[in-house]
Amino acid sequence: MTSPQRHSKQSVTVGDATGANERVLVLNPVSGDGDHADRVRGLAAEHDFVVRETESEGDAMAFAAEAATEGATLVAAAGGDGTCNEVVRGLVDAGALPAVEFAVVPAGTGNNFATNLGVEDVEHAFDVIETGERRRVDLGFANDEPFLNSSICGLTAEASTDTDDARKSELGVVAYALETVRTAVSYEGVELDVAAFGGVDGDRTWEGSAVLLLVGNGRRFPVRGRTQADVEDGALDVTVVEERPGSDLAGLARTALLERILGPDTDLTTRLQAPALTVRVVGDETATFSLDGEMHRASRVRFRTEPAAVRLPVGPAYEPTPDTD
Ligand SMILES: Nc1ncnc2c1ncn2[C@@H]1O[C@H](COP(=O)(O)OP(=O)(O)OP(=O)(O)O)[C@@H](O)[C@H]1O
Repeated sequence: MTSPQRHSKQSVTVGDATGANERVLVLNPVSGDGDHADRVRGLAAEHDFVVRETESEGDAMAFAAEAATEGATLVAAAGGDGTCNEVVRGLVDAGALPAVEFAVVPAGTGNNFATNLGVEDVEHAFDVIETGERRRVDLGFANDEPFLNSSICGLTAEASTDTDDARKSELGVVAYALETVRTAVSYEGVELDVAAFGGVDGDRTWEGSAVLLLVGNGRRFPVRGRTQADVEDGALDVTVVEERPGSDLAGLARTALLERILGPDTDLTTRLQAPALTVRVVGDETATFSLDGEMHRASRVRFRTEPAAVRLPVGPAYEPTPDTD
């Protein structure tokens, strides 16, 4: 799997930078619609965070690793899912996850992971940091690259790749939906071999042409009205939506979108739950796999979950056992 380039840049430091810097906040000032930066700086200062601001890809990862190495006990990510992913990646690289707490300040376009943790907005995030319950949640890995929320291969990954940045900040999540419909017209599916190991139903395999493969850690397709998965069960939720041979692609895409929104199982949908799986793209081809929304190309991905790897504060809407509702 090819990773984003890693490089370090000068940061802007705000607040009291003397002493141990126990609380460090990594701020992506341009994520989402970019109007959060001043609010986050102000709240971070009130809550005793040293702020490090990213300038480009890789900064959040480097800042998080540095903060952990220098003795931080709490590292927060203010940005979208991509920024959260980079911060956690930095903590993994520094071997710091067992000791360092991670927190999410939602300031992105989709904020999927924050939503799944019950964190509503920037202000709420700081309340949650001060008073929220602490949980230990699972972390997903794809070829040893971590992901908090999900990895997607197929239709929506291709659509996200194609979603233009300007359009994304103008329209937010609507841009993804529009792009998905547009991509769907020409999308031909991807031939996959999937093998899941150690699940409750034993080892299982699936092979065929997939419109969509979703490997969820924090997130799954809505089943009973919520997208939050059980993030403490040590298992990945896998959904494969099969291409129906010979059928109209635009119709298939609509089916996939509807399933994504409504969550009904059809004969085209296979669900698996397992702590580990391998996904091979048939015929030595590569495909796009998103990791928390960031794109990678790979021909074979080994997925696994590391149970209880991340300690973080959660909001009241977080559900430790969503499957028993
Ligand atoms: N100062 C900066 N200027 C431009 N891009 C930046 C800067 N800092 C970080 N980035 C880029 O921002 C991206 C991460 O954005 P992030 O995913 O957090 O927000 P988003 O895409 O708006 O929201 P979401 O992921 O929730 O849809 C990374 O690709 C990173 O390289």
